[in-house]
Amino acid sequence: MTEFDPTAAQAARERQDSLTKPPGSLGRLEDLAIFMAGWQGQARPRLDRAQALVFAGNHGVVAQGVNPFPAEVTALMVRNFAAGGAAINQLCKIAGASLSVVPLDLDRPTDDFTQGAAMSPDEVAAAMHAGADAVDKDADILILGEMGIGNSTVAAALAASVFGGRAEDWVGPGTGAEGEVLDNKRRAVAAGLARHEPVSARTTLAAFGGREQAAICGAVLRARELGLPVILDGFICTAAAGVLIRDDADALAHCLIGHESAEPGHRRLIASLGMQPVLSLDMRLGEGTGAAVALMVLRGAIACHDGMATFAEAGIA
Ligand SMILES: Cc1cc2ncn([C@H]3O[C@H](COP(=O)(O)O)[C@@H](O)[C@H]3O)c2cc1C
Ligand SMILES: O=C(O)c1cccnc1
Repeated sequence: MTEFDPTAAQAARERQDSLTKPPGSLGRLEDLAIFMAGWQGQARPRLDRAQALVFAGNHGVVAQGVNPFPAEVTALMVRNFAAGGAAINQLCKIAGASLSVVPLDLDRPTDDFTQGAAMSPDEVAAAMHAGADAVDKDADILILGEMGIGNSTVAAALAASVFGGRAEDWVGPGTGAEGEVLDNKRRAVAAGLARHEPVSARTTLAAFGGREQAAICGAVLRARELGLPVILDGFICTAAAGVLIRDDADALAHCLIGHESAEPGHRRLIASLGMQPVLSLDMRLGEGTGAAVALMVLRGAIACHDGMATFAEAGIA
């Protein structure tokens, strides 16, 4: 496991304080540059190679009537990603990230977690491996997103299981659930929580699913081994990665939360993790879109950190 390098971070802090601006005036852009320096182990961090990974999976819990859109949309959106027609395609293009989409057994949904375990231990391991193997070891930053109709229900169950609270604390509209569909969603999460009492990251993923959540965990763990900083997307992506907290309270130290989603559970989740999102734009899409917009902010932070003159260079006493 590669750890944060405090010497590189300190050197980056000193550089920030020497640049031609009042100390601290770039606010969290300064913190972002120092975060990157610490995780990359260099005072002048690079953002030459940005990788975006979108993992896709299908979910048996859709049988409980928890989502307004049909499950077929998962595969159709995977086609749309391949054709360049989704929001994440446009944002990756202008943020300078290469996008890979990893569909995970879309024609074999996980089992309905209200009736039993969503996945076997082998299925969890396979999906975690797929996530880890997709990570580009030469990347400077990794952006994570997901696609899976019904997975805002899965995310609510994962978050409730790991961080406590009732189903209704974590269930929200997702793609637009209201009325009966929203009631079904709350009932499904409550039933899942009553049925399963997992104690580790892997057993939590087995209990509730899904494959794209396990792949996100695998990618986050691989990134940590590589010392590669990660930008998580919204509620669903954060809930997936948050499962790792069950095994290690420090598991997300190399991760940023790209944005605070409009999905109401995300605020609670971010607070539970003691983290701060880069942005808050009322987005609620998933796919990695909030993380991709945050990458542009990160590029701004690194551009200033790298390109600004110091007071000495500018001849300002
Ligand atoms: C066309 C379309 C594109 C999407 N892109 C991301 N999601 C998002 O919505 C899904 C979760 O919401 P729920 O639990 O309500 O199904 C996930 O696939 C998430 O990535 C989409 C959803 C739709 C319909
Ligand atoms: O924040 C998210 O990840 C999210 C919210 C609603 C629907 N899909 C994704």
